[in-house]
Amino acid sequence: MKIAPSILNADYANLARDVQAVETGGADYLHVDVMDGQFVPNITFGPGMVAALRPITKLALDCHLMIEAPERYIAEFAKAGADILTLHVESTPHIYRALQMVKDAGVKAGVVVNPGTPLEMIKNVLPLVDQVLVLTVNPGFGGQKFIPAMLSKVKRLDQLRQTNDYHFDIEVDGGINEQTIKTCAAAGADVFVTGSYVYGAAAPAQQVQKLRNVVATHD
Ligand SMILES: O=C(CO)[C@H](O)[C@H](O)COP(=O)(O)O
Ligand SMILES: [Fe+2]
Repeated sequence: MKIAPSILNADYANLARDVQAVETGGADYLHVDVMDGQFVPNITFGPGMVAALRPITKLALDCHLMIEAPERYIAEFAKAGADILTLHVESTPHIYRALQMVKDAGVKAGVVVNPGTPLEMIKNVLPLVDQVLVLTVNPGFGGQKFIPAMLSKVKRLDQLRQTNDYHFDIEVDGGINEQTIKTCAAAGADVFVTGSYVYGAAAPAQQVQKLRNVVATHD
């Protein structure tokens, strides 16, 4: 299992401190939510943020691109030091080409589906990807409530990778806390993004440890 704290709800004026906290707590990835105000109604940050984070953390930078036509920025994010680039299937008519561009740039490629998008939409790219992100809230904002109906997508993806020659991790993102992480782990998820649960608390490092313990002790 991997824990991926999202900096979306961190204190931007003390970002280095907040990144250090989750690294100390044993996080595996740092999740970077890139939003353009078009694909989603919110605006966050771009490749400049990835470049700024790169020298201050050893954590893999897991970039969730919520932007229209993400192929325009793949080279820039790769150059900035992204380790994983996860693209929305809804954000481009050329998802196969875009994912190939990510791989050609030497970066791990992920594909993500909105809650309203069926898995059928990503069926043809499953052999290509290193990660499938099942969004468990509507994209755009932290602190929303987990949508339980998304668990069936996680289960189906887990079945598909067991019966085919697929090598992707299943990542869940949105509303992950001590309760919802258990149901996601039981459904087959491997990577858990967590924003407000970690950064909404006084001690982010302990929150990361708590989530890891919950999954480790859950049968
Ligand atoms: O992609 C996202 C929103 O679009 C965020 O990664 C996600 O919502 C994390 O925040 P929280 O754990 O507070 O739900
Ligand atoms: Fe995200």
